[in-house]
Amino acid sequence: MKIGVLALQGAVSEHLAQLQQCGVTGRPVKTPADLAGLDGLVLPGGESTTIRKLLVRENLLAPLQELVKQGFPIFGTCAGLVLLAQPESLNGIKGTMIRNGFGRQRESFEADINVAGWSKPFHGVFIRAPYFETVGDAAKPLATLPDGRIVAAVQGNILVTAFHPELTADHRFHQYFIDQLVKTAS
Ligand SMILES: NC(=O)CC[C@H](N)C(=O)O
Repeated sequence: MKIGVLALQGAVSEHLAQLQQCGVTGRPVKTPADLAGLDGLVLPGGESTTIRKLLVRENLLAPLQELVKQGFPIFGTCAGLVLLAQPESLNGIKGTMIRNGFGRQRESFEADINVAGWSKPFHGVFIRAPYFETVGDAAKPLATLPDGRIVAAVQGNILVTAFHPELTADHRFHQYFIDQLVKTAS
């Protein structure tokens, strides 16, 4: 199994390390040719407007839009969630998404969050994070803050978290992506 990590900006090596923890070799993706032979793709955090510009410049936006249409497994964290939720970007998950949704005072914070079906909470690291107010009928919220903001969700083969699992030692989200999305798709 090969999983790519979009390597235009953001915490690329941390995602590669998490995949390694799951026993999977990751490959940095910088060009359309790097997508060949992959079974799944991770979109790291960073700044979604910058990543989008780089995707256009590197001729990666159209190939990624095509992969989304084909139901290819993609896991987006933070800015990756933003790109997957924007209809004009990757259009991979429907919902009302609020960018930088926690405002200035809570630009960055950490919170233990409960994930549907998991016995132990997951430590969420939020950095200028987005959230979903609501998700579409085809999407399923996986984690919701006590105030109702949706911070992890899945729609078909698209998994998104508003927080950064790659910045913790806990690789359960990467494992979930591999077991529930990548393995069932390939
Ligand atoms: N840590 C992050 O990925 C921040 C995301 C950023 N605020 C955006 O909207 O793109």
